[in-house]
Order: sequence, then C-alpha cells, then structure tokens
Amino acid sequence: MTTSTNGAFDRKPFIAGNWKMNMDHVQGITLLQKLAWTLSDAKHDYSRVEVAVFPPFTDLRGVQTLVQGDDLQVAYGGQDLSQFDSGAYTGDISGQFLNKLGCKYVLVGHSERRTIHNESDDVLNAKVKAAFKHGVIPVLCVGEGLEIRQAGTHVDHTLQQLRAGVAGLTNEQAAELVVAYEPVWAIGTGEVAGPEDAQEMCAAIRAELESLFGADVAAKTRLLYGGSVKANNAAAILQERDVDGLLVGGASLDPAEFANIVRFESHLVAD
Ligand SMILES: O=C(CO)COP(=O)(O)O
Repeated sequence: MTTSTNGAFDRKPFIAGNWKMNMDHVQGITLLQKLAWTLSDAKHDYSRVEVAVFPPFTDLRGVQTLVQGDDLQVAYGGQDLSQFDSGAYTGDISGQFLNKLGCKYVLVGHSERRTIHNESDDVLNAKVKAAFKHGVIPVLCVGEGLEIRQAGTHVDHTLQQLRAGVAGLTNEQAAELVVAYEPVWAIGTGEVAGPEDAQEMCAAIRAELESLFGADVAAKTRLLYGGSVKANNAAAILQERDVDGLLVGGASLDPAEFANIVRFESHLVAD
C-alpha cells in the first residue's frame, strides 16, 4: 500500500470478507449488522478504506435489504457467477441477477472453485467478461498450490492464471478489476504468507499488468492478498508497497476480528 505526500492512499485500500459456505440468510444479516455497528462505533472512514463482504447467494437479498434500509456503507458481492447470461444452466447464477441484488463485486476463480469445481482458465476468463457485462466488478483470484511453491515455479504459475483471466479485457476494465493473490497453501491453514511473499507476488502481478495494459492501468488496479489473514498479521502485509488490501476468509466470520483487520491503520507501525 502506498501513500502520496498528503497521506492519501495511491489506491483505495480494500478489505473484503469471503464468508464461503457459512452463515445462512438469518446468520448473515446478524453478522453484517454486528460488523456495521462495530465499525460505526470505531468511526470507520469508508471513504479511506473500502469494506466488502461476500456472503452465500442465499443471503444476498437480505444483505441488500439491510444495506439499503440502514444505509450501510459496506459493499457486497457474490462468490461466483455464471459465464452465461440466462437460460438452461441449472444451478448457475447470472451476473445480471447479482447486479439486480446490488452486488458491486463478484469473486471469480477462487482456488476452491478451481479445484473442487474444476473451473478452467477459459471458463474463468468468460466469467470475468460476464461480470463486466453485467456491471459487477470481478475480483480475480490467482495463486499456487504447495507443490508449485516448493518447485519454485509459483510466479510463472500465478502469472499464467492472471494472463488467462484478463485476456481480451479493455484497459478500462483492467484498471477497474481487482486481483487477489491467494496462495492455496495459506488458505485455511494458519500458514499466512509473509509480507515479503505477498509483496513479491503482488509486484510480479502489477508488472505483468503493466506489460499487458500499460503503466497507467497497472498503477490503478488494486491487488489483494488472501490466506490466513488475522488481525495480528494484517497491518504488516498491508504495509507492503504493492498490496492494496486483503481477502479474508475465516477471520471475516467474527465481526470483532474482521473489524480489527479493517481498522488496520490503527496498528500500522510508523515508518
Ligand atoms: O480463501 C480465502 C479468502 O477468499 C482465505 O481464507 P482464510 O482467511 O480462512 O485462510
């Protein structure tokens, strides 16, 4: 994360919680309400640090109602979408439906979709394009497994996922896109990547975006780190130059812990 001389962030930090398959529609609005109250009590400045949650699909209508009814500033999104617009695709969710439910974002290519549901790079690229088509910002998830990390080919692997995911995007779309680097070996394991690992990969991703779309676009794209983020490791990761935010799993299910992560500025070590 980098700041200009006036202390403003060059790219608005973005802290997002991926609830995965947790929180039914009643539990979900309770969690969101507690998060909103906690951040309100802490006088969180949403114009300085953006906050979003990614609930299960069944929670989205209730989340929309709560956000609109209480005028909450928490953004929200889906955890996946169909590459198709509508039709005979049983079980799929169209980006058009997510847009109608007020989703600002949608996760694309989370490692649990790539592995459990065998989503290919071509399908994921189609999903990225479908998200933009329906006015929802894709959060493209990339990252390597343990074997690839141990083989030392993690940079090439991650950049190949990135290139496939952003193929055919316009410069404007690439600038609006969010990319989340989530090493699979750090997800749900408690093995958080060190700040230097997160920086190495986000710098490589930004350099690849520059080669594909130019320096102006690469300077705008927000890059997140995800994988065993907790309140006690978030600030150190966010102090890295090319890390603009975090995609948090388990810790986002605890409103106090997630609010502590969102409030990372209060934990930043003075340079
Ligand atoms: O997959 C993740 C976020 O999308 C990370 O999950 P954990 O924070 O539970 O490791």
